[in-house]
Amino acid sequence: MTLTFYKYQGTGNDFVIIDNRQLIFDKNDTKRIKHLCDRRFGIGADGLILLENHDTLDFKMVYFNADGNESSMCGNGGRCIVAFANFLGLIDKQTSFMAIDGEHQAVIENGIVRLHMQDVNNIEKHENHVFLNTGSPHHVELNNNLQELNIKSLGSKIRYGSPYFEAGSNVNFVSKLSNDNFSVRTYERGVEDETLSCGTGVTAVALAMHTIGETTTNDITLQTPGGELKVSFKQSGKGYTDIWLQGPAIQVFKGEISW
Ligand SMILES: N[C@@H](CCC[C@H](N)C(=O)O)C(=O)O
Repeated sequence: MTLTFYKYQGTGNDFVIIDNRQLIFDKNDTKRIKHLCDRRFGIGADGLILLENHDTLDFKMVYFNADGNESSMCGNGGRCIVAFANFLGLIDKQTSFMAIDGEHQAVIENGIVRLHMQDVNNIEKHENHVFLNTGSPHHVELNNNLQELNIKSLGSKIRYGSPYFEAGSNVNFVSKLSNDNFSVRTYERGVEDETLSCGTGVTAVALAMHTIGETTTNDITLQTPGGELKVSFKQSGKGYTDIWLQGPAIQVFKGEISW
């Protein structure tokens, strides 16, 4: 059997994307998903995404981490699947689609995708970090020595440590460049390593920096090792609404897998 796949990247966060509207792909085959994401024995990616039909919206996104397990929301993956839906001719410039955390709106123009994220109401401020869920759980901590950090080692200690343990959290290290510009490196749960960028991660960083007073603006630029993303939002009481994540989403190649 052969299966056509597409490879996409959004600021270096890369994904295998499969058109599963005919339900040809076995979602329970964790071993196969892990194998396809393997950078030496498979195609190589931070995650795998299925595009499926939805009853009332344009399509449904099903996201798996590179470890083969279905996971919570992926912001960069969400932007990439919008570019894929546009490539397939399923959508024009605007779309509404379903993901694991609910309905998302998005706009695509000249390869740039703006993705509407869910409202965030619960932000935990701790002594040295902030914890919040932007569709996926994120631990955010400031560090002025970003370039020197061993993200895999430090991130893994936090991800598996108290209070996260096995369920885990993604971990973001942040350095302030100016009031509206921050540099971010992220350790991703389910990849269990640093990725070049994380969409829900930079969203969490923008909201966390606003919450702790490190920025006064609601339109923030985030520098990741894979490129630049923008996050805008409105403050509403102790939470945030009208949250948008913006950046490039690019098709890298198309291929066929046989098994
Ligand atoms: N790369 C993602 C986040 C994907 C989910 C994450 N690894 C988790 O399991 O929480 C993004 O761009 O948001």
